[in-house]
Amino acid sequence: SSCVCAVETCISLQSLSGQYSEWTATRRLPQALIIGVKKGGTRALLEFLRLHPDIRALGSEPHFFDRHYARGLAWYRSMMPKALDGQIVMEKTPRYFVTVETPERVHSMSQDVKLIVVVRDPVTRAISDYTQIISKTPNIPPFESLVFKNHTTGMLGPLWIGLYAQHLERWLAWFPRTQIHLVSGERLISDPAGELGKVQDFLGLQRIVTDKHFYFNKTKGFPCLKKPEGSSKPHCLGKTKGRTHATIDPEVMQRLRDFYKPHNQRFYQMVGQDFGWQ
Ligand SMILES: Nc1ncnc2c1ncn2[C@@H]1O[C@H](COP(=O)(O)OS(=O)(=O)O)[C@@H](OP(=O)(O)O)[C@H]1O
Repeated sequence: SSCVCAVETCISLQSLSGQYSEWTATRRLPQALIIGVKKGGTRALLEFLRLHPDIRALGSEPHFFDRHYARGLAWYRSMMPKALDGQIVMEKTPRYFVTVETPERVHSMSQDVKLIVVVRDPVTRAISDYTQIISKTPNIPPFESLVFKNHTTGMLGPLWIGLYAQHLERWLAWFPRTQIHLVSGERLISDPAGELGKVQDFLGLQRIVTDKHFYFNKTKGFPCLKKPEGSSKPHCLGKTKGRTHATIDPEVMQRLRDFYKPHNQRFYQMVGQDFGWQ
């Protein structure tokens, strides 16, 4: 930037500094994790955070703590993108939030890791989950017959994932509340820059991702990026994000709302924040 050299030397100095970054960057274990929730808006959050120069994020979901734990930390580290000193390495695997073994395992990797959970109205979340399942397995039974059976795990448990208080309690047995940041899935859509501002504060980063980075795409019905990482063209998330939801009988909706009400209240009390889900 403050070059006092001939143009050609400047250019070669710049490419050298790029090379130097490549040499000095190393693979490190993550210092921050997006642990949930499934269908909360976790991909959007990670894609938005990626705009920050001090964040290096893994693109795929490694499922280390829930599925591949036996492969060990060296394997997990080898999955991570290279990062420079001072950059925060992160990944997202929404399944972590609901897997019983995960909090202890994450804690044994690092006591200081910062945890982020994107929460969304559990009723909408369940419908979103069902919409995803039906897009892959078109012949599954109707929503109501799936959700009101007493299933507790797996694909037939779209209700169980939304019991946020119950899941969070397990994390709070291992991590202080201050180390867990909650993002409102609703506000991530209505005010992405506002939610991103708070996440950057939580991660101890400068607020570099701001409202300048977003525009609302009317066709998509969601905020999109003006200039994603490494590109100058606007970019929205893919077709699997922001699907048209299945229409649910209003009576079923009411039953769902009644079912979640006490759980939501307990969650608001636990976190000291009211997310306003009706
Ligand atoms: N900007 C933007 N663009 C598109 N979609 C957005 C965005 N912000 C949040 N969302 C919401 O993200 C929902 C998908 O959540 P996840 O990425 O956590 O899903 S997954 O668990 O990884 O499958 C997805 O759920 P559905 O609307 O049900 O498809 C979206 O509502």
